[in-house]
Formats: sequence, structure tokens, C-alpha cells
Amino acid sequence: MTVKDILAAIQSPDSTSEDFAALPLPESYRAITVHKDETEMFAGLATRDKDPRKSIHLDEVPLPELGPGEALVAVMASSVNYNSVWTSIFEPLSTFGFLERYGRTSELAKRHDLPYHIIGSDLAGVVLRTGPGVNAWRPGDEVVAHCLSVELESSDGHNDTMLDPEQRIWGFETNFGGLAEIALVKSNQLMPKPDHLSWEEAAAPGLVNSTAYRQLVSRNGAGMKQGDNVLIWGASGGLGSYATQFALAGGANPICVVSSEQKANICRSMGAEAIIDRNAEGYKFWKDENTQDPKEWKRFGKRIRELTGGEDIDIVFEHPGRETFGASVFVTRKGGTITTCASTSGYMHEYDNRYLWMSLKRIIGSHFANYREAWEANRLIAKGKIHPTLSKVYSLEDTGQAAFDVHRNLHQGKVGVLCMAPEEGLGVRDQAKRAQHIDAINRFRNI
Ligand SMILES: C/C=C/C(=O)SCCNC(=O)CCNC(=O)[C@H](O)C(C)(C)COP(=O)(O)OP(=O)(O)OC[C@H]1O[C@@H](n2cnc3c(N)ncnc32)[C@H](O)[C@@H]1OP(=O)(O)O
Ligand SMILES: NC(=O)C1=CN([C@@H]2O[C@H](COP(=O)(O)OP(=O)(O)OC[C@H]3O[C@@H](n4cnc5c(N)ncnc54)[C@H](OP(=O)(O)O)[C@@H]3O)[C@@H](O)[C@H]2O)C=CC1
Repeated sequence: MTVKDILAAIQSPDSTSEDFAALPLPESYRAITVHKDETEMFAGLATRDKDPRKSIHLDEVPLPELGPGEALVAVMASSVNYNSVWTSIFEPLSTFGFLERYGRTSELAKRHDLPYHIIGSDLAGVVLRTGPGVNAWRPGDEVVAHCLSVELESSDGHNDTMLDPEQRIWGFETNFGGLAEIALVKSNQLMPKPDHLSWEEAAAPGLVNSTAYRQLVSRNGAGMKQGDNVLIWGASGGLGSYATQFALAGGANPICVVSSEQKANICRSMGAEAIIDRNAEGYKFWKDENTQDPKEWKRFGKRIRELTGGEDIDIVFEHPGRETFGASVFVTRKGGTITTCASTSGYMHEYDNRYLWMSLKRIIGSHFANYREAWEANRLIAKGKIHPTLSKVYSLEDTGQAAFDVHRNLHQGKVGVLCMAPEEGLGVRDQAKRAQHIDAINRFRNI
């Protein structure tokens, strides 16, 4: 039995759940990996010069054993997230440390501690097998997977599963990720595939859409409400393209920051009106490596006031980190919120704390999303209220180039990867719903 036979079953309209359950599984499959013996390959290089094309490999790997509560999924398509960029440049840490630590927790978890790491935290595909104790999903189900892996043996995670002490990001802190022909997930990562989307479109939103939902909309994040002024950094990027849609769909007022006229136009096409081109307007929040320039924070705040009719920011959607954080804290209104999930430009932030405490502002740390939040975010995609922001699609062989594009900020929105799917456009089940939303679905394509 080969991956080709699985693909034939997926492409046949007559295949039943029983057919999928009866399909023998292949002994091995193709997967995108980084190698443990290469973690020092970029030693001494600047972050920018570390090239994912050199560290990312396409390998034939053995099929992992299926455990209780788990599912093996045939992956039709996946997408590139920035966490795969971090893994491929071995920053801020090598992810093999995460796999070793996970491997020490149980006999079953030992499977994850391997000399190669199969990366990727998104997928759209078809369930092949489920392990003992899985009743909600069956072979043949068309699914997407979110990337929250939890054990839930401790009480800590039972209010909000992101607080589980054994919380991990699948395909980053666990092995057997989505940039592969077959992936291993916990069954409580599975969600129904939106039926009006192709495989690659369905695989694109997952990680960033769920993260933006918790960070901006959920009560666990900023709890955005109608009329809020929301400052969105990287508003046409992975996270930002969903944050912008949530702000618009939720009756808020996004103030979109981007770095080119082309990206400004993408934000306009989503319906945003207040846009700041940080490049054209030349903001320089740092005078040198160690000194910020409060005059530049003020110039930025003045520009925001011009765009809002004199109002300040209720919520900052932060992720660039060190480069922008001082400005983000400054431009937030009295009582406002800075919600952060990342530090792309550096994690040692500096800001003037007087502006935080004297104006009663709050900084909220946010990380991915719990199952319910991911489910709600996916439901909005399925209902055609939020749309994928897929721009370009690569083959599995070219994943290194795809990750390079994201690392160098050469991409728009999300970058997709075809895994088992032989071409783009397959997997659409509801053509009528698709036709209703086709312009929005294609907004980011090939720009
Ligand atoms: C969904 C997508 C998401 C993204 O894209 S996010 C972006 C990508 N992700 C990242 O960049 C994050 C990568 N991860 C990390 O950088 C690290 O993962 C962390 C900094 C988050 C954590 O560092 P670590 O070294 O893994 O863990 P420690 O908690 O610092 O543990 C080290 C030792 O410190 C002890 N410790 C922890 N808290 C305390 C405390 N409050 N008081 C005293 N000790 C403490 C521990 O126990 C342990 O000790 P012992 O080494 O002996 O086992
Ligand atoms: N904790 C979590 O759960 C998650 C964390 N992340 C993290 O968030 C970060 C962003 O991810 P994602 O949105 O997918 O990445 P993208 O690269 O797709 O988008 C980020 C955007 O941020 C803008 N940007 C980058 N650097 C700077 C800077 N120095 N100053 C201002 N703007 C900047 C760029 O937009 P422009 O050039 O147009 O301004 C870029 O397009 C990554 O570090 C990622 O690891 C992502 C998802 C989940």
C-alpha cells in the first residue's frame, strides 16, 4: 500500500468510511524535516542570513505508531507558519530540546524524540485511522487540525486548556507535524473542513486565525467590542490579515500598519480605511540599538489621531515585539490594552512604564487558542464570515523556499503547501457557497 492508493481513495467520490478503515497504511511517507545533527549549521550568522532552504529537508520517514486518543490523517495540504521558520533557523532555541523534554514524560511520548523533527502546524486532509477511545471522528472524515496538543492530566488546564502544564504546539513542540503526507494528531485537534474551500485554502487559516481570534476577540484576550480602535501591526501578514477581518466583521475600526503600497491596497480590498505605511512614513522608533525615540512615538500617535478623528487606540494587536513595543504602549488610550503573542524583531522589550501605569493600560500575553476558540474561529471560516488569505502555493519539495519567503517578509497573507494534493483547487464540496464568497476567497491570490 502506498500514499498513491490513499490519494485514489480520497479522490474517488464513492469511497466510504469503511473503505478508508480497510485501507492498509504505508510503512513510510514523505515529510518535511529538520535534522538534529544540523542544529549548529548557522552558528555565528545573523538571524536574517540563516537560510531555511539549507536546513529544511524532504525525507522518507517511517509511519509512527498510533496511540490512544490520536488520529492519523492523510494530509492534502498544509501551510507555512512563522514557527516553522523559527524551527528551521534553530531560534530562539532548537526545537529538538522540546522533543527530548516531551519524550521524557511517558512511554508513548518517547515516539516524538527522534533525530529528525517533522514540522508544520496546519493541515487539511482525511482521517485514516483513529486510536482507542476516539468516538467523535471516523476514517474518511474531511478535517482541518488546530495545533494545540494537551494532556489534561493536571487540574490546571481544565478551565482553559491553554493553561495545561503539558500544553504544546503540534509540529513545533511535538513531532509528526502537518508539512507531510501523513500527520499524527490528538483527536481533539480535529475540526470539520470548511466545505466551500479547496484543501490548500482550508489549510491556510488554522493557526493564525485561531491565534488572532483568542488574542483579539476572546475574553481570554482583548475582548474586542464594537467601535474599538484596533491598531494592527503587519495587517496583511499571517496574523494581521485575520485580525483585520475580525475587527471589520466585529464592528471595530482597524488601523492597519503595513510596509508597502501593495500591502496597503490589500488592506483596502478587505474593507479597511485607516492605513499607515510604516515604510513610506519612515518611522524610526529606535535611534540606535539601545535608545528609543519618544518623538517618533508621538509622530506615530499623531498620525493615528489624524486617521481616527482625534481618538487613540483601544487595543494594540502586537507581535513585532522589540522594534514596536515602546510605540504600542505609548499610543494606547487610557485604560486600553496591548495584547501580544510574539516578538519577531526581538523578545527583550523596552517601554516607558510611566505611560502604562499612569494611564492604567494593560498588557495581555496571548498564545494560540484553546479547542473551543479554535473551533469558533474555524466556524467563522466555514460560515463565510472570515476568509482564507492564501496568496501563493508551493509543492512539498519547495517548502524550503516557502519558508525563506516568510522569513524574508517577501510573502502576502498566508503561504500554502500541497502535500498529497496533486494540484490546487481540489476538495471543494459546496460550490454554491463558494460562488457566494469567491472574490473574498481569492483576494490575496497571486499578488
Ligand atoms: C502557535 C504558534 C506560536 C508561535 O509561533 S510562538 C513563536 C515561537 N516560539 C518561541 O519563540 C518560544 C520558544 N520557546 C522558548 O523560548 C522557551 O521554551 C521559553 C523561554 C518559553 C521557556 O524556556 P525553557 O528553558 O524552556 O523553560 P523554563 O521555564 O525557563 O525552565 C528552565 C528552568 O527554570 C525553572 N523555572 C521556571 N520558572 C521558575 C520560577 N518561577 N522560579 C524558579 N525556577 C523556575 C524550571 O523549573 C526549569 O528548571 P530545570 O532546568 O532545573 O528543570
Ligand atoms: N503565540 C502564538 O500563538 C503565535 C505567534 N506567532 C508569531 O507571530 C509572529 C508573526 O507571525 P505571522 O503574522 O504569521 O507572520 P508574517 O510574517 O506573515 O506577518 C508578520 C507581519 O508583521 C510585520 N512586521 C514584521 N517585522 C516587523 C517590524 N520589525 N516592525 C513592524 N512590523 C513588522 C510585517 O508586515 P509589514 O512588513 O507589512 O509591516 C509582516 O508581514 C511570528 O513571530 C510568529 O512566530 C504567530 C502565530 C501564533
